[in-house]
Amino acid sequence: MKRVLFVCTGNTCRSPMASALLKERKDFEVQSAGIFAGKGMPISAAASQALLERGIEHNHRSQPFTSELAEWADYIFTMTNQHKQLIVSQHPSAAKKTFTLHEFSTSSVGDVQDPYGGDLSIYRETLGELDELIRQLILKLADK
Ligand SMILES: N[C@@H](Cc1ccc(OP(=O)(O)O)cc1)C(=O)O
Repeated sequence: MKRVLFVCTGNTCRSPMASALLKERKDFEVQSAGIFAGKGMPISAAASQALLERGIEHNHRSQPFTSELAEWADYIFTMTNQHKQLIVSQHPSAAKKTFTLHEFSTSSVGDVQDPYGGDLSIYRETLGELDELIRQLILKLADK
Protein backbone atom coordinates (compact mmCIF):
# COMPACT_ATOMS: atom_id res chain seq x y z
CA MET A 1 0.00 0.00 0.00
CA LYS A 2 1.25 3.45 -0.85
CA ARG A 3 2.08 5.63 2.13
CA VAL A 4 0.73 9.15 1.90
CA LEU A 5 1.58 12.03 4.23
CA PHE A 6 -0.45 15.26 4.13
CA VAL A 7 1.19 18.35 5.55
CA CYS A 8 -0.23 21.71 6.63
CA THR A 9 0.73 24.24 9.31
CA GLY A 10 -0.99 23.31 12.55
CA ASN A 11 -2.21 19.78 11.69
CA THR A 12 -5.64 20.54 13.11
CA CYS A 13 -7.59 21.65 10.02
CA ARG A 14 -6.46 21.03 6.41
CA SER A 15 -4.21 17.98 6.57
CA PRO A 16 -6.48 16.06 8.98
CA MET A 17 -9.45 16.70 6.63
CA ALA A 18 -7.39 15.55 3.63
CA SER A 19 -6.28 12.50 5.56
CA ALA A 20 -9.85 11.64 6.59
CA LEU A 21 -11.03 11.86 2.96
CA LEU A 22 -8.27 9.63 1.59
CA LYS A 23 -8.61 7.13 4.44
CA GLU A 24 -12.18 6.53 3.30
CA ARG A 25 -10.69 4.70 0.30
CA LYS A 26 -8.86 2.19 2.48
CA ASP A 27 -6.29 1.61 -0.31
CA PHE A 28 -3.63 3.80 1.25
CA GLU A 29 -1.71 4.18 4.46
CA VAL A 30 -2.32 7.78 5.43
CA GLN A 31 -0.88 10.13 8.03
CA SER A 32 -0.87 13.88 8.46
CA ALA A 33 1.47 16.32 10.14
CA GLY A 34 2.08 20.05 10.58
CA ILE A 35 5.15 22.15 9.98
CA PHE A 36 4.42 24.13 13.16
CA ALA A 37 2.18 21.60 14.90
CA GLY A 38 2.07 20.72 18.53
CA LYS A 39 1.62 17.13 19.66
CA GLY A 40 -1.73 15.64 20.60
CA MET A 41 -4.19 18.36 19.59
CA PRO A 42 -7.58 17.17 18.27
CA ILE A 43 -8.93 18.11 14.86
CA SER A 44 -10.61 21.54 15.00
CA ALA A 45 -14.29 21.46 15.93
CA ALA A 46 -15.43 22.97 12.63
CA ALA A 47 -13.30 20.57 10.56
CA SER A 48 -14.74 17.68 12.52
CA GLN A 49 -18.28 19.00 12.01
CA ALA A 50 -17.79 19.47 8.25
CA LEU A 51 -16.55 15.86 8.01
CA LEU A 52 -19.42 14.54 10.14
CA GLU A 53 -21.88 16.21 7.76
CA ARG A 54 -20.45 13.87 5.13
CA GLY A 55 -20.69 10.90 7.46
CA ILE A 56 -16.96 10.79 8.16
CA GLU A 57 -15.73 10.43 11.71
CA HIS A 58 -12.04 11.13 12.12
CA ASN A 59 -10.06 10.40 15.24
CA HIS A 60 -7.03 12.61 15.15
CA ARG A 61 -4.15 13.85 17.26
CA SER A 62 -1.78 16.41 15.82
CA GLN A 63 1.89 15.69 15.25
CA PRO A 64 4.79 17.77 14.00
CA PHE A 65 6.48 16.98 10.70
CA THR A 66 9.67 14.98 11.36
CA SER A 67 12.41 13.36 9.31
CA GLU A 68 11.03 9.96 10.40
CA LEU A 69 7.67 10.82 8.83
CA ALA A 70 9.45 12.09 5.71
CA GLU A 71 11.21 8.72 5.42
CA TRP A 72 8.01 6.80 6.11
CA ALA A 73 6.10 8.44 3.27
CA ASP A 74 6.09 7.42 -0.39
CA TYR A 75 4.38 10.72 -1.16
CA ILE A 76 4.25 13.98 0.77
CA PHE A 77 1.44 16.34 -0.24
CA THR A 78 1.50 19.87 1.12
CA MET A 79 -1.30 22.41 1.29
CA THR A 80 0.87 25.31 0.13
CA ASN A 81 4.00 25.98 -1.84
CA GLN A 82 5.54 27.45 1.30
CA HIS A 83 5.11 24.15 3.14
CA LYS A 84 6.74 22.36 0.22
CA GLN A 85 9.70 24.77 0.12
CA LEU A 86 10.26 24.38 3.85
CA ILE A 87 10.26 20.59 3.63
CA VAL A 88 12.54 20.49 0.61
CA SER A 89 15.01 22.94 2.17
CA GLN A 90 15.19 20.99 5.43
CA HIS A 91 14.90 17.48 3.97
CA PRO A 92 16.52 17.58 0.51
CA SER A 93 16.28 13.80 0.20
CA ALA A 94 12.47 14.11 0.29
CA ALA A 95 12.39 16.56 -2.64
CA LYS A 96 11.48 13.95 -5.26
CA LYS A 97 8.39 12.80 -3.38
CA THR A 98 7.13 16.17 -2.13
CA PHE A 99 4.42 18.01 -4.07
CA THR A 100 1.79 20.60 -3.37
CA LEU A 101 -1.63 18.97 -3.51
CA HIS A 102 -2.65 21.28 -6.36
CA GLU A 103 0.41 20.57 -8.51
CA PHE A 104 0.16 16.80 -8.12
CA SER A 105 -3.60 16.48 -8.48
CA THR A 106 -4.42 19.10 -11.09
CA SER A 107 -1.03 20.20 -12.47
CA SER A 108 -1.92 23.71 -11.38
CA VAL A 109 -0.31 26.30 -9.17
CA GLY A 110 -2.26 27.16 -6.04
CA ASP A 111 -2.56 26.80 -2.32
CA VAL A 112 -5.28 25.33 -0.15
CA GLN A 113 -5.96 28.37 2.01
CA ASP A 114 -6.01 28.05 5.77
CA PRO A 115 -9.58 27.96 7.14
CA TYR A 116 -8.25 28.45 10.69
CA GLY A 117 -10.42 30.91 12.61
CA GLY A 118 -13.15 30.90 9.95
CA ASP A 119 -16.72 29.80 10.46
CA LEU A 120 -18.21 26.46 9.51
CA SER A 121 -19.02 27.59 5.96
CA ILE A 122 -15.32 28.25 5.33
CA TYR A 123 -14.47 24.75 6.55
CA ARG A 124 -17.16 23.26 4.31
CA GLU A 125 -15.61 25.11 1.36
CA THR A 126 -12.14 23.88 2.22
CA LEU A 127 -13.45 20.35 2.57
CA GLY A 128 -15.13 20.60 -0.84
CA GLU A 129 -11.86 21.81 -2.39
CA LEU A 130 -9.94 18.98 -0.73
CA ASP A 131 -12.52 16.42 -1.81
CA GLU A 132 -12.10 17.39 -5.46
CA LEU A 133 -8.30 17.45 -5.20
CA ILE A 134 -8.28 14.02 -3.58
CA ARG A 135 -10.54 12.60 -6.25
CA GLN A 136 -7.91 13.68 -8.80
CA LEU A 137 -5.09 12.50 -6.57
CA ILE A 138 -6.51 8.97 -6.47
CA LEU A 139 -6.68 8.87 -10.27
CA LYS A 140 -3.08 10.08 -10.54
CA LEU A 141 -1.79 7.61 -7.96
CA ALA A 142 -3.54 4.75 -9.75
CA ASP A 143 -1.25 5.42 -12.74
CA LYS A 144 1.95 5.21 -10.68
N1 LIG B 1 -2.44 29.59 14.54
C1 LIG B 1 -2.41 28.44 15.41
C2 LIG B 1 -1.67 27.32 14.73
C3 LIG B 1 -2.42 26.81 13.54
C4 LIG B 1 -2.14 27.29 12.28
C5 LIG B 1 -2.86 26.83 11.18
C6 LIG B 1 -3.85 25.87 11.38
O1 LIG B 1 -4.53 25.36 10.30
P1 LIG B 1 -4.01 24.02 9.57
O2 LIG B 1 -4.11 22.90 10.56
O3 LIG B 1 -4.91 23.86 8.39
O4 LIG B 1 -2.59 24.27 9.13
C7 LIG B 1 -4.12 25.39 12.64
C8 LIG B 1 -3.41 25.88 13.73
C9 LIG B 1 -1.73 28.80 16.71
O5 LIG B 1 -1.38 29.96 16.86
O6 LIG B 1 -1.59 27.92 17.55
